Amino acid sequence: MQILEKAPAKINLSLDVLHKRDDGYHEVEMIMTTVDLADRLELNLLEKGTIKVESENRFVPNDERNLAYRAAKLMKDHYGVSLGVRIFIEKNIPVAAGLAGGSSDAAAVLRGLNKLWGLNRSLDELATLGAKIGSDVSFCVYGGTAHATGRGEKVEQLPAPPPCWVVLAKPSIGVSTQTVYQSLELEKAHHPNTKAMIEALRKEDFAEICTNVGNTLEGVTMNLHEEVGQIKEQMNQGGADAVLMSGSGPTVFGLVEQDARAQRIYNSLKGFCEEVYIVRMLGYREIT
Ligand SMILES: C[C@@](CO)(OP(=O)(O)O)[C@H](O)COP(=O)(O)OP(=O)(O)OC[C@H]1O[C@@H](n2ccc(N)nc2=O)[C@H](O)[C@@H]1O
Ligand SMILES: Nc1ncnc2c1ncn2[C@@H]1O[C@H](COP(=O)(O)OP(=O)(O)O)[C@@H](O)[C@H]1O
Repeated sequence: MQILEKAPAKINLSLDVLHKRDDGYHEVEMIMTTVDLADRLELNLLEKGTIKVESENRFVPNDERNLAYRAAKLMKDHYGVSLGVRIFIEKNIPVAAGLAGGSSDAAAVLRGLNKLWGLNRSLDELATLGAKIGSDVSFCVYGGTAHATGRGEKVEQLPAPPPCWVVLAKPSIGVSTQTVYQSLELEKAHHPNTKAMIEALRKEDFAEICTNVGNTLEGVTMNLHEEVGQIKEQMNQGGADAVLMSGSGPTVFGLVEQDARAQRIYNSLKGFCEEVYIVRMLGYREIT
């Protein structure tokens, strides 16, 4: 028996860091939405209890360090399952990019094994379980557009943003989320207006969404890697309606309403950056 799951990337339309918690994590408030750039996972049933993970991407570990492996192990232990699984990941989302590729793979494994192993658990239960793997996994279980709080694991659905192009550009550096959070100096940081972003989404007001994009972590990563600022500048010069770094970076996204302009920005970045994509927002939950 085989199950296929799609694991879309996310962008953070806004990301506010409120304070550092006693457990070492930061309390955050984020507006996240999925985009049409996705890994594809193939899950094959193994009668013996083994878990195997394969991917052809040299930056992705093929062992128990893979977040997809960790998701399968967690499901197996938590529900006492004796069956196993062989997971193949077709990796299309850039790695360590601020696009939650690993978290989305883990979430796809939770959803896929729920079917493959006949567990019949609710998405809410899978999302709660997923938080044990990483802060972004709960959001990735549902996809769509959401307001995420706590360390990111408390997820409330929001209306989808109005359709537009999303140009993604990742400079050829990987960024460690932990290093970025550790380097943040909260007293000097910029804080986006999350309330205004939620209001803009409710009103389906594209211009207001663009005005209110913001990310507390952007300044930190930009100080560590000047390429982030350079890409931002290029997207702004190309006339993107909004430009922001996603998550802890280093991927920068541009929201663009006009087709021709989006294509022009994409073409201009192609010469400058190895990994550039032009995608649509998914916005609504594909998973129910
Ligand atoms: C920054 C964000 C924004 O969406 O995404 P990415 O850039 O990773 O895509 C997330 O907060 C990342 O979530 P995720 O990648 O799941 O992080 P985790 O594995 O839970 O944590 C990695 C490390 O980041 C720090 N961390 C993470 C989340 C949080 N709210 N506070 C933190 O301080 C901790 O040091 C932790 O050890
Ligand atoms: N399935 C996976 N896909 C991508 N990266 C993974 C995966 N499993 C483990 N990793 C590790 O997790 C780290 C962060 O990956 P990723 O989720 O792509 O980035 P981000 O947290 O910035 O969105 C990478 O350094 C990678 O080695």
